[in-house]
Amino acid sequence: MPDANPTPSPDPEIVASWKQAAAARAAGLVQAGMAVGLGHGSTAVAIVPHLAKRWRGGELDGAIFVPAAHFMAAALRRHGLPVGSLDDWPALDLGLDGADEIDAQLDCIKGGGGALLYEKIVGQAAERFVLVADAGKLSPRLGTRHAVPVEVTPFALAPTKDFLVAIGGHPALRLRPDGDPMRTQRGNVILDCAFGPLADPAGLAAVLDARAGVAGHGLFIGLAALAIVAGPDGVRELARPAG
Ligand SMILES: O=C(CO)[C@H](O)[C@H](O)COP(=O)(O)O
Repeated sequence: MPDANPTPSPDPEIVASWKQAAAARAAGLVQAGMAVGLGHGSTAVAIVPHLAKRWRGGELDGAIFVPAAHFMAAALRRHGLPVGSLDDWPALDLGLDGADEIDAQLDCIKGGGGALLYEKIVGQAAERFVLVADAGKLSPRLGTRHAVPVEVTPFALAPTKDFLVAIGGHPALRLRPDGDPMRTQRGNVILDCAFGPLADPAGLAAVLDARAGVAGHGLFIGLAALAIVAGPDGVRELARPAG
């Protein structure tokens, strides 16, 4: 459930400038010869022009970029960057992606753009997975501001809805602007399931992982090693706490 007294959001232009600043810093993590996974969303896509500039300058020779979403693939191609697949690069050196909500452990909720399953596959394939975000994404507790997206095989939609209600969630089918259900790249549907602030995100992730019909969910637990976060204090690099 949303906060009773949410902090007012900063001006969208300011948030956009934070995303740009975080994206520019993230592009600096890429080195020549690396295989790099890239997720989805405005922040992840904002990394691409910075990569392209470095590529044109000869700093990234031999690098290859593996997108988690068609939209990212199109952005990479538009900027003349080489696009690969997990078939050919199953072990990535680095993964860069945005997030919807990030806690102090760098666990996060993702999937606002609907690419959660492929984003998690790319993130897990990366030796080092790095979140790139504006400071508005930081949260004392996951679930405070965002529902957990749950990707569901259409055959299982009705029983999965009942299951999510039974475990304390409030699922809502994600719709396209024309009112039809939004479909993921796998042809699945998404239930945005509000749970309120989560006492045990890892426990909830395990419950969702165990449920047949759930093709994926937006809780990314124990994956990120670093978060690059830009806000009023500039760009900060937050390492995952030990333990
Ligand atoms: O998980 C995602 C897409 O599925 C995005 O990373 C997340 O929604 C953040 O988006 P943005 O960078 O546009 O704020």
